[in-house]
Amino acid sequence: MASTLSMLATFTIIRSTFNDFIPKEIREYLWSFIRRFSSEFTLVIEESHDGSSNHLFKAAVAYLGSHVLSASSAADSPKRLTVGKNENVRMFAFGLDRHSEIVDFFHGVPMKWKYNSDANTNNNQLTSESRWYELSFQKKHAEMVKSKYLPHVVAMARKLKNQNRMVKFHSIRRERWCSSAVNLEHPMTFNTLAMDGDLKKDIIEDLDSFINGKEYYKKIGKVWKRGYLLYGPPGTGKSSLIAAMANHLNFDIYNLNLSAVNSDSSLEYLLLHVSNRSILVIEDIDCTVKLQNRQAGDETGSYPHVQVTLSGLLNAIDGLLSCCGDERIIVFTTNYKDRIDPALLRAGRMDKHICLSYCTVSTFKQLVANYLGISNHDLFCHIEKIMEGIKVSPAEVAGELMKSKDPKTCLNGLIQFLESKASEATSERTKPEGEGSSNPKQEQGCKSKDATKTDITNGDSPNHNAITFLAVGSNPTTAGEYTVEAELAPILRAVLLKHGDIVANSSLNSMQCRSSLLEIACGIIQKLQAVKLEDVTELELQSMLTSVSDLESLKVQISWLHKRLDEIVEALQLVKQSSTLNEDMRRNLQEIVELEKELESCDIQKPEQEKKSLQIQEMKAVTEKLSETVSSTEAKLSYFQQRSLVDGLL
Ligand SMILES: Nc1ncnc2c1ncn2[C@@H]1O[C@H](COP(=O)(O)OP(=O)(O)OP(=O)(O)O)[C@@H](O)[C@H]1O
Repeated sequence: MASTLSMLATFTIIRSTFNDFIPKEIREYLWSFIRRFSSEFTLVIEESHDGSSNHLFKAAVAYLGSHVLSASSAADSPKRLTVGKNENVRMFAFGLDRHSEIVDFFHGVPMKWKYNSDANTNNNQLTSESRWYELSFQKKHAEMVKSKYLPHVVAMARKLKNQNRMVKFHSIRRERWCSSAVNLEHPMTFNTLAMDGDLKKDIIEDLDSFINGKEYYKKIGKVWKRGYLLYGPPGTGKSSLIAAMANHLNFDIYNLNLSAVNSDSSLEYLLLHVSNRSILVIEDIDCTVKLQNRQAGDETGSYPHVQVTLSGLLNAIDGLLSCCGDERIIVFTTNYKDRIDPALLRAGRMDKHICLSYCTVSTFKQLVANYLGISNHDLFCHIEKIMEGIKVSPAEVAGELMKSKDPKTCLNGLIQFLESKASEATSERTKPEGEGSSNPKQEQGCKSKDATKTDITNGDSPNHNAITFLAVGSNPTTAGEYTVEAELAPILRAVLLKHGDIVANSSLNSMQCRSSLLEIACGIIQKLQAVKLEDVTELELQSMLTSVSDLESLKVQISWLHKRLDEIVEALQLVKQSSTLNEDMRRNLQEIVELEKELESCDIQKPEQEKKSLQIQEMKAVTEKLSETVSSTEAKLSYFQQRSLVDGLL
């Protein structure tokens, strides 16, 4: 490679001397003469091609721009570069200056690029400028250039362009995307987002596998899109997570405020005008009445202006409309997951449900490291102790940590804040029933409903909103109090006794979060207890399976519940199968009767008679087989039809 470079350097010096002394016309004649005997081949890449702008020229600009600086130490490197920056990109853009050259090595093969431009004039007035690149290489590499090098230039240019572009934030005005999107200069990244380690890693891996999954999605025939539901109390980082996602992927954000959209057709228009490589965000999805949980009967009519319907949104998410784009992410956020219609939550629409909850010890430490730059302090122990007993959002902690640059002052301020929250919580608890929380929204964790903590241990009193349990896990370090709603208390007790402390190894550390996980599990069991096999819908089952998978991803030991849900799914399929089998059997029997009648009639010939009897025999054999399958299917089904769906689980 070094000898090739020095040859090229010598060549460049000779050529510039040659250029200085020989007139242009003679030079051109000599070059064309020399070229006839040369093994070099040149491709000309002009700025416009076939009357429109040349995609390859643009790719060359970006590709070479990223190479010129790094190649500038080479002997033959150009001595003049252009540089610039516009507001839509993050970094300076370098480029070759007019008539300069650069050599790029591709698999060891030198590819020589030269940039040219010519002014077009009319009556001595500059009218336009023609610009083009010349790409020269040995003739023998022509096929490789065509099939590998040029596609490589285009792919790299696309990658560089995506990395370098500013993330934009699009919002709605008069039911259309604003024509002037603003640059999203949100500093939140996955490094600064405080979140339990495993969950953060899991989200990043999920995003990366989505982004690298083009071929996979194509192979399985699925639209290249992914849905995330972010749920949890206010100030727990839902918007921050969206910003971190956008910065990680370099995707634009389209903030779809549904209350500013008056019809399904406007929604359709908006979705058709969302660009690829973008995140479509629908915040507070539960606040749109028509999208609320139909099963929970939430349609209170308190949002009369909202015109977007559930079916309009479902169609937008996974109907044909969703095929008009690629590499799209849809994010819903809510403070109240249980208010959302299950139809919106099923896998395929919302592929991943992410619970963002109150501060745990781990998130608190990350926030302190980010805000104060320390990883330990004498006051940590005290703070962690108070935090165990109260619900405090990362936003609240962050607010306290911003009050001073001195760690001790800040942490003392935080202690005061936490203590006042703890005493507020105590007085809330001792308030007479009915007065409730002053701010019910703040009381919500990743739970289905509000829960107020009580001091009862292992008790079960219907007069209290929630019950506290001692964990009965075998691992003594996990012993502590779990708090769940009173109506779930008997279920939780039964679960803990039968399966042990199923959250003992959970990746969430605080008792609050673990209680929330237990509450989700118990909520599912409660629903299963209340329904019969024939009443349970596939949608409900899918929503339960998604929640159970979420729990498993947080290392809750709940495979027994997952197995039961799988069995119920199978049983539901059997129900369908059994009705189809019965129908097939009925049709067969009817056909046999008709065939037998035809056989008895005297006006058919002998060969026809033989054919019909053979047919009847075959049909009888098939019907017999069908009848055996029906009996075994019904036997399997009767297990669930005669028992509760959670039989044997508790
Ligand atoms: N997990 C977190 N890591 C780091 N900072 C956080 C986190 N959660 C919240 N914050 C801080 O709190 C502020 C508010 O958080 P954010 O808006 O992301 O919460 P949210 O869950 O979207 O709230 P809401 O439900 O009210 O919209 C953020 O700007 C950020 O500074």
